[in-house]
Amino acid sequence: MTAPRYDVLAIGNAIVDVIADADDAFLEAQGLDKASMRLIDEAEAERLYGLMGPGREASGGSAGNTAAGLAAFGIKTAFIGQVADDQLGAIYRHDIRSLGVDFDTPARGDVGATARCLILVTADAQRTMNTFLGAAQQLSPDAIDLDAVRDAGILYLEGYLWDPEVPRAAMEAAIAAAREAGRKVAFTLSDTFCVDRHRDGFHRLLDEKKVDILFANEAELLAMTGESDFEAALASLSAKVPVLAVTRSEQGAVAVAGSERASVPAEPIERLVDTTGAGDLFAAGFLAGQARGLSLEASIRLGAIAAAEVIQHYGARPEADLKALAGDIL
Ligand SMILES: OC[C@H]1O[C@H](O)[C@H](O)[C@@H]1O
Repeated sequence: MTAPRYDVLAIGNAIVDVIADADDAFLEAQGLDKASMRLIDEAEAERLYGLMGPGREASGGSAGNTAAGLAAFGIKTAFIGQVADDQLGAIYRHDIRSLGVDFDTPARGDVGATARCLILVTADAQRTMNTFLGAAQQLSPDAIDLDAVRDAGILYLEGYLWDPEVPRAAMEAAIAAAREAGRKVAFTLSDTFCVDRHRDGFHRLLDEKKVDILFANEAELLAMTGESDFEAALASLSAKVPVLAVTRSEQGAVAVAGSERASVPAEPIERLVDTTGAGDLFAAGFLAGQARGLSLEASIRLGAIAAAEVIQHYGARPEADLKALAGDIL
């Protein structure tokens, strides 16, 4: 097989993040549960945006953050996601491309407004997310560049996009194309709410051997398996997928591939500023290792390094040189 054009091609919600400081009183006044994520409509997004303090904008979305992290590791990466033909859509395109990610999904004028996530960061580093999904949830099978999918070593998909029917069909088409081309498929469970809504569908993907690398955090792992014990859940889910990587916040991460197991403690950090994107950047590091054919141990270490970097500053995109942080691991 010839060397692929991309090491990783990611598909996900194309969301512009607007990140601002907030205090507990603001959250309380707005009736927001700290550290939660809620879906809002465009009118609520406009209202809340008007009340927030000064914010910074960046291309976000879970898989988009992972793509940005991969590019920061020097991995050839492309992203597919739907933006509208509006100002935020143009900002998204410029921002993600400036990070070295190929992003060629055409903007559309018939899908409402570009998605945005209003992220309120409190002094305890918690992020409270208010997400208007807009155009992102209109990603259709037509928008998937199947040649690019076939020409990517790993296809990476986010569970968040499994909710709406049309993007789900788009992802199924991408999986089929990747499989036909003999490429790997990686998938993140994204959120316990996603697992609760799509447990059967996610298990079907695993049973049909359509996923090679599965990402979960501890809560998602337990939700997927119905187990209450971490080890039992890990044994149960790892039996269904060639590589399983599980993040455990301050307890680090564990990865299992058949009879092989690797674990890593959380990287030491100087200060915790904003936990947005920690799981996304862990996936970036882990996939960087897998794309380069590194061991489970090296891949999980790269994941921990990238996650530790992103939680020490605002926003879900790496600011430090991840290649330098990886040193001779990569
Ligand atoms: O995983 C973090 C991401 O979730 C939300 O979708 C935001 O866009 C943020 O960048």
